[in-house]
Amino acid sequence: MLREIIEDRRSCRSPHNDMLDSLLNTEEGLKFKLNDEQIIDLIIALVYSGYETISTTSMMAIKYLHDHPRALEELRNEHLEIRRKKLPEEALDWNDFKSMKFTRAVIFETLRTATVVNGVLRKTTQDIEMKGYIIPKGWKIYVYTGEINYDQYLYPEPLKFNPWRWMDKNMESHQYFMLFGGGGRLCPGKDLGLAEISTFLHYFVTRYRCEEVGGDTILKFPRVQAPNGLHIRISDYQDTDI
Ligand code: HEM
Repeated sequence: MLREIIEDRRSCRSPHNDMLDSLLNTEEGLKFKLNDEQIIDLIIALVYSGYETISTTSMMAIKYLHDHPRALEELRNEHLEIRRKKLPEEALDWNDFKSMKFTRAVIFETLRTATVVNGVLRKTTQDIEMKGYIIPKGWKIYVYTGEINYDQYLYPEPLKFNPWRWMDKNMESHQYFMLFGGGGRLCPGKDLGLAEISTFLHYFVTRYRCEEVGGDTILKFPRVQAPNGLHIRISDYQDTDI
C-alpha cells in the first residue's frame, strides 16, 4: 500500500507540502537521501509509535478527567482562558501550547497513572556489572519503567490521580522521569505527542461535556486498553454553562 502511495505521489505534479513530499525530495545537494525501503520503514515506525500512544493517552485522560471533576474544571478554565483571547475559529499556536501548564500536568499524570508505555527495550553492548551481578554482552533487557510510576517515594499516594503534583517543574527533569524513555533513545515524538493531545483536549473541553455510558472494561495488563472502547455521551458545552 505504501509503495502505491509513493508511486502516486511521484507522478503527481502538485505539491502536498507534507512529510512524504519532504522524504521524496530529490533536490541536488541534499545531505541525506532515503531509498523507498527506508522511507517505508520510517513511515511504519512513525505510524506504529505515534498512533496507539496518542489515542490511548487521550482516551485515559478523558476517563480520568470525567472521574475527577476538579481537575476537569481547572483544565477547562485553562483552555477557556486561551479561547477568550482568540477569535472564534482562530487556531491554536505554539505560544498557546506552551502556556498549557495544567494540561501538560494532566497528560503526564495520565501517562503515569495509566502506564500507557510500561517499559523500554535495551541490548547490552558489553558485559555490565550491576550490584554484583553480570549482565552479559548481547542480552536483551526489558526495563519495566511502569514500576517507577507507582513508587510512593517519588509519587506520594501513587494510585491517586493528582495532576497538581506535576506543577512542580522539577518533576519533569528528575532522572526517574521515564514516561518517554530516556538517554539517546528518548522518544523523538514527545513534543509532537504532547501537542497533539493538548490540541485534542483543548477542543474537547471547550466545546463539549461528556458523560460515561458505563459498562466498559479497561485492562491494565499487559498494557492499558479498552478492548471494546470507552463509551461516552457527548453534549455541547457553552462558555456560559455553569
Ligand atoms: C503520549 C505519547 C507518546 C509516548 C508516551 C511515547 C513513549 C515512547 C517511549 C517510552 C519510547 C521508548 C524510548 C526509549 O527506548 O528510551 C518511545 C520511542 C519512540 N517514539 Fe514515542 N511516545 C509517544 C508519542 C510518539 C509520537 C507521536 C511519535 C512519532 C510520530 C513517536 C515516535 C517514537 C519513535 C520513532 C521511537 C523510537 C526511538 C528510538 O528507538 O530511537 N512517539 N516513545
